[in-house]
Amino acid sequence: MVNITEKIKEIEDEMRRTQKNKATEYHLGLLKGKLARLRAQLLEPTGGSGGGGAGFDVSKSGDARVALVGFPSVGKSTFLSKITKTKSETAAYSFTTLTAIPGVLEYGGAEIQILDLPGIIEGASEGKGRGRQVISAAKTSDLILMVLDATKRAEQRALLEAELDAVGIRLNKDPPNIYMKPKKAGGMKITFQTPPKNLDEKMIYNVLRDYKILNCEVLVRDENATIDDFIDVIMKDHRKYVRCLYVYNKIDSVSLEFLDQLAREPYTAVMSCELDLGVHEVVDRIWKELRLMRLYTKRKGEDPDFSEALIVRRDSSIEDVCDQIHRTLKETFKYALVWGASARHVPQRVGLGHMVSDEDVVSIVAK
Ligand SMILES: Nc1nc2c(ncn2[C@@H]2O[C@H](COP(=O)(O)OP(=O)(O)OP(=O)(O)O)[C@@H](O)[C@H]2O)c(=O)[nH]1
Ligand SMILES: [K+]
Ligand SMILES: [Mg+2]
Repeated sequence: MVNITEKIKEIEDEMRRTQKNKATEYHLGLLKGKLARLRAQLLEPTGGSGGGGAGFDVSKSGDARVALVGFPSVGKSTFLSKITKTKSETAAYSFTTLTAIPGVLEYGGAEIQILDLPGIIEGASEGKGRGRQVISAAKTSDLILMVLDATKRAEQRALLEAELDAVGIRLNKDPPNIYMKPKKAGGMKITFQTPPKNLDEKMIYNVLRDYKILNCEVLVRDENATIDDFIDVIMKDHRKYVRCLYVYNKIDSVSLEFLDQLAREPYTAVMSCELDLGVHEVVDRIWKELRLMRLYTKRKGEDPDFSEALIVRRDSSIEDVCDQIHRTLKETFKYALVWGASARHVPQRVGLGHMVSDEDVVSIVAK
């Protein structure tokens, strides 16, 4: 049997050789579909070399998990050692870190697990180095912190993105707005809500047939959807949509002009661990990108407890807060008192529908 990695390479080569035009786009679409299937196979426990998709043996803890992903020696361990009490070994040579090292970032009563990981290299998605394990760990995180070296060539970012993309990790993206439901019979029913710009019925039909999905209903709701989006929908069990913050470290060694340019990239922050520049700002950004809120609860006649926060998702109501505290709390709920940014006056007496803000103090009054 030809090895999966070789098959992947063959398809990638064929795609590179094929000129993109109207006549070849159906063939290219098919190749993309085959590639997605092979890459998923490679990640299965029995597939390919390099030990399948298993991650490191570190259990999740705290309110959220952030994975530090990057090439060797960009300063991942230096950053972990700076923002948590954990000391992860740092050195000027590559692959200083050989396994996942967890640390805890305390942020206003919230506890965020930060996972320092071994550096990854090109070809990580195909099992080079500890690539596959690092990628598995990244898949389990709520936020990927892509650590980049400001002194290294600009392509590093795109190279890392391509490695993550190859294993189905989609960064700062929402799942495609395409509905697809396999059926037992009835053939393929493909509908477009608005005329598509990059797709047509035949393209979808070809890919579905190649996947042996002969009966199904498809509704494309996004006019900008591509065949890649459609393949992501077919492969949805192998896709992970994760938020990513790009952090350029070592800005002590680049010009101000270049620094300014880096800082303007989307989802990007800059820092120097060595000079302690921008590190606190990066921590604030981590908190923001996690889209969580800290609430402090208060018992009647007592001061609020600021040492321990109740963590809820952004856009939460008092009802969500109740559910977070105890699943039956809602049943005895009378009203809540709120102090903080969401309150029009303090304290404001509110019902279950009231939307809370980060760092609000909440007191639930039961019947
Ligand atoms: N100039 C400069 N050097 C830094 C900075 N942060 C870290 N370093 C240096 O970069 C080197 C690599 O740092 P590490 O923290 O070991 O990097 P890593 O990404 O964990 O590396 P691996 O575990 O090998 O993948 C060390 O020599 C650090 O002292 C910085 O802000 N500026
Ligand atoms: K290193
Ligand atoms: Mg390290």
